[in-house]
Amino acid sequence: MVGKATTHHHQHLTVPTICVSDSDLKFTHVLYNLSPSELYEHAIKHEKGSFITSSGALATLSGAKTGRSPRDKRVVKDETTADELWWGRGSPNIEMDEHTFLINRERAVDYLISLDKVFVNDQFLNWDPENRIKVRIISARAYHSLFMHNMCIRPTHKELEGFGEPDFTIYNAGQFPCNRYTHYMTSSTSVDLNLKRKEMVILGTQYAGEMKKGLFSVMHYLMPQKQILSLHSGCNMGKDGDVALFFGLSGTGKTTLSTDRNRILIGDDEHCWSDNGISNIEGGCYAKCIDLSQEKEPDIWDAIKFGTVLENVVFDEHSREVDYTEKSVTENTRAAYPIEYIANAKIPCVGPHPKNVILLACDAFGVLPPVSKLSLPQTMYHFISGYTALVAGTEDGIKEPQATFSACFGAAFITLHPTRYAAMLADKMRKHGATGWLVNTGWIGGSYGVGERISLKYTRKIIDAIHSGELLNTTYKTTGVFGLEIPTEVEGVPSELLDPINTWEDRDSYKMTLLKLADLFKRNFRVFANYKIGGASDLADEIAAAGPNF
Ligand SMILES: Nc1ncnc2c1ncn2[C@@H]1O[C@H](COP(=O)(O)OP(=O)(O)O)[C@@H](O)[C@H]1O
Ligand SMILES: C=C(OP(=O)(O)O)C(=O)O
Ligand SMILES: [Ca+2]
Ligand SMILES: [Mn+2]
Repeated sequence: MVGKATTHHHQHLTVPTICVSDSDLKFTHVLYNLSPSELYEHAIKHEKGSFITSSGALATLSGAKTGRSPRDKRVVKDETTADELWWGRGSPNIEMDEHTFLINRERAVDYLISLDKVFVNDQFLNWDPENRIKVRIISARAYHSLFMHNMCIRPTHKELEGFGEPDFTIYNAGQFPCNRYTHYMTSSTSVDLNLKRKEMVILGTQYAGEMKKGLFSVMHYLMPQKQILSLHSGCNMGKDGDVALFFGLSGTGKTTLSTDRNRILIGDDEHCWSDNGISNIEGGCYAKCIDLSQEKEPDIWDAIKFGTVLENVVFDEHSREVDYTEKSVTENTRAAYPIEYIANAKIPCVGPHPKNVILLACDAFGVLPPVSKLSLPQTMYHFISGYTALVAGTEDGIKEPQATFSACFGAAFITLHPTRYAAMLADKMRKHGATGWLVNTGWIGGSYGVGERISLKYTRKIIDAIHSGELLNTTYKTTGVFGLEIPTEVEGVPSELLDPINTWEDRDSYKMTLLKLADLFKRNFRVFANYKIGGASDLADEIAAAGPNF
């Protein structure tokens, strides 16, 4: 039922009929693929806390939730997913049954239908035309519609005419709580995925990142079925076509380091590596903007303009100038913008096979070297370990950096067992001769609270040296315990910083802290020990041996 083209002079698109529910309730008024200007008007008229800032970007508030709620995520366990997905200890996939999914879906649909208007976005995921996914987002807020307008791939009019039925649909009723007495619920928030029905339901959280990451989980399920490796990574390309991947958990530097004045941006967060090469899954970037400055991150600064969504920022009530140092709402302030807002973005966002695979660890212990060159087994070991410190705000309840192990540097979003992605990564790195690197974008000179976070300018110099090939022709020394190959010099970086033992006041406490971290790695890796990564079992043994020795 529903949806005729509204008769307004400016609406050219024919609104598709959208059947959402067996109930005989109907969407009264569908606002279909509105433009940023139209969405601004709806937000400012009807959504508290929505303002136009001095840059022209739209400031919005996401309410009580200003980060993802991983404990409230549920995935329907049924005959389609029971054997295929990663369940149990360490897995982000907390099960629910189909019936409970339908209860929450009905609640979301009834809420949406009770409104006098809903926003509908029909868009794409994955710039690789052979493996594109059609998504439909039904939401109650202009903020959510503009966010996904920016973050998913925007169809042309022609593509929209032939859009047809979506491959996946999100019902975002985030302002409305789930019923916490419903089976499987742990709070008034529930973010539910049903891979068989190809639907997602959001209740009790208005944080827009839930939609982006929910679709990412879907891609982590769909792409491996086509032998395509989905990756939680940033990606850019040099003038000679050398592609680099930047893996990292939230807040470790994917967006910051992949946005580079001297390189072409392919994407900042979610990619696919297929036999055709690399492709960005998304149509936009989602940058942390805490302490953002024009001097430190000029390209991200310039991307904050009309059409960009700013989440939970604080601004002057008269000048509407944003104060990016303000974290009174949250430390996880965000800017979501179309990728073409970055001057040297590559459109379409596709590129050749990666040459460098950079693993970003934000080490709160301050004992990992700023840069290490990894063997293939070491790359796999660290990729499966996914060690980093969750930085404040990215997830509910994180107030200060917390050492964490997040498989594939994005465990919260992966759907299959981590070793499935690791096996594919090993194959592709071997096949295309890619080099693995471990870069610590966290603390040096002591742990969090004693040392300080390594300066972004040094990290950028290290990344430049990886891109230029300088680090392939330099001398290395091997560190104790983790056995990491560290370069003795990197242009533009004080050499003493390259080996953490030099930057700690007290060598004994460095050694003790290093052993403490090594022990955490060892314990964490136990759950993966008996998995044979891919066919070659010798690799599996080498990976197990690539961890710390102590
Ligand atoms: N040495 C460093 N390397 C990378 N980022 C750093 C560094 N020091 C501070 N930062 C800050 O850390 C944050 C990284 O955020 P972002 O790149 O958006 O992470 P991600 O995209 O991985 O979620 C940015 O605010 C950046 O300015
Ligand atoms: C929004 C997210 O992306 P990022 O990796 O940029 O934090 C997230 O991971 O929650
Ligand atoms: Ca990011
Ligand atoms: Mn991310």
